[in-house]
Amino acid sequence: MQLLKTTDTDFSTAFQALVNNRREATVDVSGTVRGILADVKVRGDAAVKEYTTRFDHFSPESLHLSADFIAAQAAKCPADVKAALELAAERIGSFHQKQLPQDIGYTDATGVKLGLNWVSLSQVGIYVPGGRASYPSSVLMNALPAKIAGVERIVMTVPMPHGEINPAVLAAAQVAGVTEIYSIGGAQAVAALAYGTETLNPVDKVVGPGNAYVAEAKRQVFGTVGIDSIAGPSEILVVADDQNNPEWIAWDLLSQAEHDPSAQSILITDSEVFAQQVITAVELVLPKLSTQAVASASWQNHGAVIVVSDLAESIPLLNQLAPEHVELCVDNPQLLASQIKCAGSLFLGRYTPEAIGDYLGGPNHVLPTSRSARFASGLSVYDFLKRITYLECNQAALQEIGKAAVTLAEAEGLPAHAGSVAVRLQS
Ligand SMILES: NC(=O)C1=CN([C@@H]2O[C@H](COP(=O)(O)OP(=O)(O)OC[C@H]3O[C@@H](n4cnc5c(N)ncnc54)[C@H](O)[C@@H]3O)[C@@H](O)[C@H]2O)C=CC1
Ligand SMILES: N[C@@H](Cc1c[nH]c[nH+]1)C(=O)O
Ligand SMILES: [Zn+2]
Repeated sequence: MQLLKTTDTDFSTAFQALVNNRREATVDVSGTVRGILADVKVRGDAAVKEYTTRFDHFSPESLHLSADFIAAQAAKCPADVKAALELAAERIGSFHQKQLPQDIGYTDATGVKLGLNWVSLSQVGIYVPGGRASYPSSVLMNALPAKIAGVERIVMTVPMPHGEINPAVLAAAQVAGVTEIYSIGGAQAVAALAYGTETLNPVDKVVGPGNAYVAEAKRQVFGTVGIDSIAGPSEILVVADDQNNPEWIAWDLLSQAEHDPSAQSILITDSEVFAQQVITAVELVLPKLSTQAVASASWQNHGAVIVVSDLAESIPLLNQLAPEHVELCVDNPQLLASQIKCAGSLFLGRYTPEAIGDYLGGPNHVLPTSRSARFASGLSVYDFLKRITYLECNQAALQEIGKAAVTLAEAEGLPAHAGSVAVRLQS
């Protein structure tokens, strides 16, 4: 963990190093991932099975989960977990339902009909992480927007370390209506979805969160398939004044640190005393966690506490870091929120711990990391839709606008373009 103060003379250099830290979290594994992708592309299932044995310590006969297996495992999900999944699905579903956009269509003054239609993707792959923890919540976050958009084929991949799966993951698949599931993780899962194998027909887009291997694999298959965003190791940035309980903030920072040793937790505060109180609280909370080893590694290597003179100073720093999650633990969070341009999702006020958004707030928890929130957004219904535009001219409308098209085609030196319009103007 680094303690930085904006009043320090070397602050700019130290802050820049913190910004660069995120890029390294994904770039490091690019060579390994390139090798796995190439191997799966050529050798299909045989390669996928070998990587599954190597990384997940599991050697299944078939990577496809049968309907009987899914039903038997899902039935083991405790009733209270199933009820919580159903509440989560309802809340996530209604937030995403509201995102469905309207088509555009009109006739302009020249008589040209023009418009834009939204159409759903036909087949998508959803990656559900499962290396260290298991993520039934990610099943809902991935699948519900796809369902709402109208995607016909949803293919889910999830690693099963040592051949085991949390029943809640398959119960969540049932709640979301996902039936085509493969026990594959990491870069080999992304490769199987993008290139296809003997048992898995390829999809058109791969979405979902995962560790650095998954995030890098998605980046490398982009172009062969679409992807949502780089949704890699989790990040949280908390902006807090000294009116907060330091222990609450410590739990918030550790809630993301416990995901991955590459996760990042940052506190920005205007009080040096409060900063020290939170650092102490983190050390007190850490031993209480079953995830202590991971959370501790993340906090030690990627954690930071930044002391500013005024919380307004946090905005340019935050926009440069472009973190996945931002908590604004202040009295008037809207004031700061209105100035934030680069973040995956915002959690406003002292009573909105980020973990509420992880499970059932409603907005999606699949969010851009590694500073990709500068140009990307969290998963939504829009990720499962495309736009197709159209034009329809009648003879009179073409007469009205066609001559200018001929002029522009000639200006570009493209005579066939000009001719295709001109022949219709003469008729
Ligand atoms: N940005 C977002 O929206 C979200 C991100 N996450 C992130 O998802 C991640 C989950 O990570 P995990 O628990 O690890 O599960 P995971 O499913 O992402 O990764 C497990 C897979 O990683 C691969 N792997 C592990 N070590 C490897 C190695 N040395 N070489 C090649 N491949 C290797 C294996 O194939 C294994 O199946 C965390 O980083 C978490 O922060 C989770 C939810 C949301
Ligand atoms: N916090 C995770 C999502 C999550 C799922 N379960 C717990 N947390 C993220 O990076 O978005
Ligand atoms: Zn989380």
